[in-house]
Amino acid sequence: MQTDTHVIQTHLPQVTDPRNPGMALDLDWVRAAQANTSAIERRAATLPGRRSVKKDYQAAWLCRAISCIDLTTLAGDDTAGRVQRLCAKARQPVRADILDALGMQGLTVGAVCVYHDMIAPAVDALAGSGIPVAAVSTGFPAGLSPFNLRVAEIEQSVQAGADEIDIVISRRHVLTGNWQALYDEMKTFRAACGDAHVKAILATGELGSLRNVARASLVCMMAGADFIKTSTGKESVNATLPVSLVMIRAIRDYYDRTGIRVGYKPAGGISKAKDALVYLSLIKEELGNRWLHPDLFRFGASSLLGDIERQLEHHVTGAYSAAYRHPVG
Ligand SMILES: O=C[C@H](O)COP(=O)(O)O
Repeated sequence: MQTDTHVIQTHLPQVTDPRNPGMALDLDWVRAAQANTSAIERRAATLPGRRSVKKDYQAAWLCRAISCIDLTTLAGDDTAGRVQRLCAKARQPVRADILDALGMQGLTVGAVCVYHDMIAPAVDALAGSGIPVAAVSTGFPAGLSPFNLRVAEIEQSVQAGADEIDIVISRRHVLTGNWQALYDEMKTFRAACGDAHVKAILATGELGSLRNVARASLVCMMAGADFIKTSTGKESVNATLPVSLVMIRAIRDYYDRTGIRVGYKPAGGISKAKDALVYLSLIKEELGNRWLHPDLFRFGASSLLGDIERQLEHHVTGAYSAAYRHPVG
């Protein structure tokens, strides 16, 4: 009897991914998830020196990075004017003469990311461009407002025209190992998004361990997240390479188990072109070229574009070569 009770209390029930409700998943997978911290850190340390992104084709890779940026403003003093300027930059992220020289006319960023109140000016300013508007909802960045208000915020953001919703998870569900609660929360957020894409922000800098990052990644994917995203940009530690490795491998494992491709969005503190290239290398090596497109990869960044533009200008005014046009897959 004692044993039965123990089994009932420790067994986590079966759940389903809303994208394939006929396929049973099991929250016990989450318990089994591991992350070997020292191996992950050793591997992450080798990444900046690797050469998967060939130097000769760097301009092409930098253009690919631009197409994957969620160009972001998330500040308390945001105004419609600031958002309009950001959207103009989203439409034409790099000076026209540089794009002409690179043969990259028509290049845009992946999306513009704003707070709920800035959705309307963003939708207006991006009309006809095909660039999606992403909104941070659910009491961003802490995610500690009442649950019904967080759900209502998603619904209002979708109604206001957001194409993508970046939700923040309740960190306490991860820190207390309450995977069922995290699954239920994420599934409710997923449903509230309707046709809008949903990115689950894990706030990895507040999850305590890489193992928790792996587990939270899995639960959010099981509950239907289209993307998993590292950070709000407001934690004291935001996107890092070790965390990225863990999340990317969780995405790969989930794809291997279910056939469902989930996207990845590192966010917060990525501001240098060379760092963007390291992230693209990591994706290429761990997930393959299919993930190097804006439907499966985004940078959440407010200042990365400026540095990439400077690097591209340097390429064009320096030793420009037709090799820069090489396709990146
Ligand atoms: O999701 C995006 C982040 O809030 C942007 O962070 P950042 O300002 O450090 O680039």
